[in-house]
Amino acid sequence: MGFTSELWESGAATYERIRVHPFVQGLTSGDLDRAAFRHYIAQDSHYLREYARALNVVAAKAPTPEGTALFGEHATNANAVERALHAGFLDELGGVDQPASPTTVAYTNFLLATAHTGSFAEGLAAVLPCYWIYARVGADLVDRSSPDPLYARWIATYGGDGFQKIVDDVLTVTDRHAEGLGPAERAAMLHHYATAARYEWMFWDAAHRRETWPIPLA
Ligand SMILES: Cc1ncc(CO)c(N)n1
Ligand SMILES: Cc1ncsc1CCO
Repeated sequence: MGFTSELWESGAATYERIRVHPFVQGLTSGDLDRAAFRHYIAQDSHYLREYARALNVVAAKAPTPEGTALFGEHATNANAVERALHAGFLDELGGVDQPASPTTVAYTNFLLATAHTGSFAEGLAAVLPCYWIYARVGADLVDRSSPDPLYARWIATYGGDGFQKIVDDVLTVTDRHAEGLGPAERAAMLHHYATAARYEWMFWDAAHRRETWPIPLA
């Protein structure tokens, strides 16, 4: 691997914090409070809707038709996952209609702003932790799975070969694209990657705390 190993390194300490987070550990032990998981799924529904938009912006800026097609397909997938997976989980958990939390708003705004104002490379670095960290979390948990069938289903979604293949395609595109980039653009990518990785930790943590706005809307 090329530049993607440097990207992973820029988020490696954060990944270690994600791996041991009580929310993630609770998925595989089965001890995670269902109310925290419901909060997470409801927030992830907001997240994936905006993530799909960010992916379409990355698709629009891709320098090759293959890149445009790849990220366009992934945007469509993210919307499909939002509908299918989440409708399924929320049916079982009891539907929840909660507004996007401060952390969800911050993370999705970061993705959209970086995709819109930055280069293709910058947008790519910002959306990458979402793919890569989830595939790693899935792979880390898949052998132990979970005694809770709902959590086992979540783990299987991200720990399977299907999701890993998607991530591998994106890593290949990233390594190829980075070959032609100078140090300033690479530094920006490392920074965006590390920022999004920290938001990934914050997203788990916000669900664990069941974060809401400190001031309700009037
Ligand atoms: C917050 C978040 N990050 C990554 C993924 C992976 O798709 C997801 N569903 N939600
Ligand atoms: C990263 C990601 N997460 C859910 S869907 C998707 C895009 C690729 O299917």
